[in-house]
Amino acid sequence: MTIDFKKTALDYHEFPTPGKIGIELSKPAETAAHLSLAYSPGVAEPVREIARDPENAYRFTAKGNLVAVISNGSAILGLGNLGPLASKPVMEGKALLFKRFAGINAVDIEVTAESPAAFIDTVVRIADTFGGINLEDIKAPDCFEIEQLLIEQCSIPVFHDDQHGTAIVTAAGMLNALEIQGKRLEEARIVCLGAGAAATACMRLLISLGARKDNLYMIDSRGVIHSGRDGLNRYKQEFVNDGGARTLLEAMQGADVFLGLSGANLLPPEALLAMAPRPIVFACSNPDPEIDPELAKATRQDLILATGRSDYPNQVNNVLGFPFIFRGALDVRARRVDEAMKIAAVEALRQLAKEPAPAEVLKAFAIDRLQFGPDYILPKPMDARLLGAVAGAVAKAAVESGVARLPYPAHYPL
Ligand SMILES: NC(=O)C1=CN([C@@H]2O[C@H](COP(=O)(O)OP(=O)(O)OC[C@H]3O[C@@H](n4cnc5c(N)ncnc54)[C@H](OP(=O)(O)O)[C@@H]3O)[C@@H](O)[C@H]2O)C=CC1
Ligand SMILES: CC(=O)C(=O)O
Ligand SMILES: [Mg+2]
Repeated sequence: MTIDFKKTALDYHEFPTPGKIGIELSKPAETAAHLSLAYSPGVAEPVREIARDPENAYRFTAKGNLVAVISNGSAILGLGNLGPLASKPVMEGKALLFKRFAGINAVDIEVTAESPAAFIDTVVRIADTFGGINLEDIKAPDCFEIEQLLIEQCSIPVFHDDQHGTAIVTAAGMLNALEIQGKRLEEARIVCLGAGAAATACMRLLISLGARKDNLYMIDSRGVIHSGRDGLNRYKQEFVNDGGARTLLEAMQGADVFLGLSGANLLPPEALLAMAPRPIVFACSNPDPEIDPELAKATRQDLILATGRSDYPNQVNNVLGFPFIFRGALDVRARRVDEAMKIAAVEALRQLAKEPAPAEVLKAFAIDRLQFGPDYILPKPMDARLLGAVAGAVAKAAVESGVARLPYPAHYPL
């Protein structure tokens, strides 16, 4: 990162007002009459209505369009376990994206908790305030139990974005990239560097879409996950591969796909050279990918390359998922985000990439054309069609699978 960019990024966060989000009033509050409605005595009326029937909270408060972005800061992007407070810029950033792309009010909550149980207890106690909970940057394996127990104990959708948001966007991009490279998921040899929250969910979703488990090599900080290893937790045991490879370089021999969800600069060019013809490389670690994009492109000209960043083609990042998935889930008041909703989001993202990008996207990137191909496998986040396509598909799937508590919205497609 250049000194200039560092200063620009810090200035963006500091000026003119520290931070990236604020609160706006949605009702007039200018006169004594307004105050007597907004506060005492008028506020007593909705209080009584909600006490009588908690569903009325959706009618008389901001709950239905309010998401909590909650983290303990244990896996902030690829920067590591830097604690709750240091995660605040990322969580504010997620709140910004919720509002910018899907009109959802979101607040960040950074929890200092000594254990997963304490974290869960904290979240359960505040959950009813919100229409949904987006868990963020919580390290594996804690994240799996935390999410599962929160889903069971909360009556609103709880969604660990690094798992499912990432998996949905990765699957959509991967299926499109495979199509462009003339390969099939069912036959692809896939190497996943990283075996944490994002990697586990991505591999699970790719398997459910047709990837073969014996074609899949999962690698953590100790190498390929195989049955001879000690101390594998039950989540890693799911991905044991005894095909013989023990190192990244061995696993990459003839690989069709590399998916990086680990850390910066962990993929050497020689591993890229070992891959099959027309490989797919998703180096998704943030902020710095597993391989420098310029180096990857210089090493192999026949590859499709994606990163998690906005400043290169093919951004594979959960920003393409969570705003629109929550929009659809909130609008049908879904109890949870189920598998059918996730698959619907994958398909919607895939299809949108195959349609020509609209003028405002071309303008935002200062380019003439964006067409389905090696440098355009997924829509761009500022593509306004995402809201209609993804939220609509998610809402429809929720209604069809029975997790929706409201019918498909009359005002859809957005
Ligand atoms: N583009 C996107 O949309 C997203 C990208 N990500 C990126 O994925 C990465 C992981 O995030 P997340 O899953 O939430 O974090 P976790 O902490 O849950 O997982 C991190 C994983 O990376 C592995 N790892 C760390 N160092 C190495 C190494 N030297 N070699 C191999 N594996 C290594 C860890 O291994 P071990 O298990 O041995 O500790 C662990 O399995 C981050 O860089 C993050 O930015 C995450 C979500 C979305
Ligand atoms: C994008 C994201 O959520 C991450 O890198 O953690
Ligand atoms: Mg994250």
